[in-house]
Amino acid sequence: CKVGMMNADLEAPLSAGSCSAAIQCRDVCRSYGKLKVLSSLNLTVPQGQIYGLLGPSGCGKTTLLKCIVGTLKISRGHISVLGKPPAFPGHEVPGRMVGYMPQDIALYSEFTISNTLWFYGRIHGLSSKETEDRMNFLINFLDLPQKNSLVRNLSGGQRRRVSLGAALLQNPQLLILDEPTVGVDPVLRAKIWQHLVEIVRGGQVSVIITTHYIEEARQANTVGLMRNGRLLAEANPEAVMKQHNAATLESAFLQLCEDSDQMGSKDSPEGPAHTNSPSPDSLRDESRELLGKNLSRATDIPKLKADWKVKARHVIPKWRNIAALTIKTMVRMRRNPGSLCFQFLLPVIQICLMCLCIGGDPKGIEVAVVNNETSSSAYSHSLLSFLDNTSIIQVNMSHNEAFDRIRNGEYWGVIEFGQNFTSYLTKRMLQPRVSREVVEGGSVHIWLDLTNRQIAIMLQKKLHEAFQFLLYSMILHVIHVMFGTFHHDCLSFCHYFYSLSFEEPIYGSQNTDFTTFVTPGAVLSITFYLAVGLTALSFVLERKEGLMDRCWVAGVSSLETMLAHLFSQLLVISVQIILLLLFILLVFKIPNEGSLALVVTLIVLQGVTGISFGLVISSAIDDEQSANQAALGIFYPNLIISGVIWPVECIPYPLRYLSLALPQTYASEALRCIMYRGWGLSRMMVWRGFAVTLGWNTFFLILATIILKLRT
Ligand SMILES: Nc1ncnc2c1ncn2[C@@H]1O[C@H](COP(=O)(O)OP(=O)(O)OP(=O)(O)O)[C@@H](O)[C@H]1O
Repeated sequence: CKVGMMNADLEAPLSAGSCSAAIQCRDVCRSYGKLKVLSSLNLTVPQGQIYGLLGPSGCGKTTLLKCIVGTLKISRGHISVLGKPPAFPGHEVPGRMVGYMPQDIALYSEFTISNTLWFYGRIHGLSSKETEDRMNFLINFLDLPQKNSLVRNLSGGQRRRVSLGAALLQNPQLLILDEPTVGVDPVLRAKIWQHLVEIVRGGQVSVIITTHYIEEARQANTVGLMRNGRLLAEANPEAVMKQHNAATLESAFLQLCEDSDQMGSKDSPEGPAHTNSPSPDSLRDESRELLGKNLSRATDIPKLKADWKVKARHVIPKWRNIAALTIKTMVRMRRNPGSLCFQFLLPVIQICLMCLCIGGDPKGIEVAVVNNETSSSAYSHSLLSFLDNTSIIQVNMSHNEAFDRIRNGEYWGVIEFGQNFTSYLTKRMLQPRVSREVVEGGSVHIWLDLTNRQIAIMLQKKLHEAFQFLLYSMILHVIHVMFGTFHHDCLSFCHYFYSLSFEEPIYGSQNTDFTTFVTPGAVLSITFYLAVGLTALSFVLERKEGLMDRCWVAGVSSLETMLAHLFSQLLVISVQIILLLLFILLVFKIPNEGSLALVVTLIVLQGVTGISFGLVISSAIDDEQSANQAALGIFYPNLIISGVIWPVECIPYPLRYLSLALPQTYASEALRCIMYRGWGLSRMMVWRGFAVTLGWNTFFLILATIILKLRT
């Protein structure tokens, strides 16, 4: 049958010309889950030729190209590209030897045409002059608009041509073009083909190109007709047409498909994909032999075992690539000044809101006062005058009204004085034994609404303070009466009555409020979460738009991608941290007794933890929604159990172990120790915070690099 003949044709040139094959695929299989996309596919792209890969939509062309450039791993089989498997240590595929134009536009929309070409020029290690010359040639050749035009403002066809330009930039030995002529006008399409024909003429450059316009593939030296994940035919276009007595390549292809379907229904219970080729086992044996021949002749097999030096060079990140990627991120940030300002100001806004709104004493709390004493010199009036009137607003009323209104939620407390409060209180002070009635009558009666603990605690504290002042004033009054004048010994006499004496605190100040406790942890959390937010989506979007694949084919490794992200985001968080510290230290006057360098280092390291955690999310998750959910999902649990807003000592035990293992628990404690106790790295509580932070950084970065590597 014709298909059988085509298969014979297909194999014949392989053995003869395999020594000069640019690409060889043997027995290649690839599935997405249960969907088998490539099944035992064999393909040979001869050196110095244009190979047109044709096939209906969804037959697996893009998948095959991704396997060839190494961005997708094959499940079975062998691929050799320019003599070695893709991603072989020391091989420049992916790298400078291959120019890849993916099916997606895969261009940074914030870039200009010039930025785009400079970016790939840097990655390929082109000199400035080389990049400039190539850019001028490509802009002219591809009929591109001015080089300063932004990619996002270009038409679909113009973007596709810029994408083609990026693939052609470094004059690669192998060009892999996935539908480069879609959306390109016929004149330019003809020009592109003409250029491809020219560049392969010297025999040094090979091209594999997919296209939906089957007829244009007649200009290719070889066409491969693909269907259902395997190659139906691979030959010169004229030979294919002749073999099927077809006037066009399209009708030859249709006929091949029909033949393939007939063969499938007759011979194979598994469908047409298995009928057109030899059995997988025989093919595997044959292909191994073919590949062996090819590899031994083209490259020399012992050399394929890369020595450790080559392997090490392959693994060590290239500064050139890191610099190119860092500059790329900077350019993208600069093109979004609004977003950059937001990123710089957001932490400052957050810390300002926190210092203003959290931890201070409640103000303007209304309490009902029921005072049954009438005399203006009564002690009840003195006590009420000692109450801090910025925090507590007193409203006088009758007993019944006070209770009605506190039950209505209008007041937070009722303070009541009996009719004989002053005389009973004096009796209590002067007589060692008094009746129960005197004790009752000489007490201030207080009823509180305890639904808001902070307000209730504040009221209790202020009432205690006021009562203490009242006692002082009473004692002073008695002394004044006894001695006739105020004496310096009076004060020590007062202290004699008040036996709790709080001396100068060892660390911190008498006025320490909750804001002081919470600020160090809040600074670390803000830095951490903003860094997570900045990075969690970075790879998700780049991967979705095909930008990561393109960079990877250009020779960028996952480690380089990680490091570049880390460096560029570090610049952002450095500005954020400077602004944060300026505000907390200078505006909100949060004390810092320790080394500012240690404070800055710890905050920066926590930012790096946030970046690396964001990179883990970004590497592992494919869509924005899930990445956002992951970033938001950890926010509250982490904040609550890291001891940032409430002491870790309140956390019940099994959970406390988890809390201590989190990145911010020991780090917050360390920052508090540095800032409020003035401790240095020699203290365990300080170095432990640094050690845990560094440990998490390393773990997250390694994890993100591994995930990214496994997924490319
Ligand atoms: N990431 C993926 N996950 C799951 N299935 C996928 C994925 N990418 C591709 N596929 C499936 O694999 C099959 C082959 O897709 P592929 O993109 O290789 O086809 P194609 O021949 O390039 O099509 P077209 O000419 O329309 O671009 C399709 O059925 C597609 O739905």
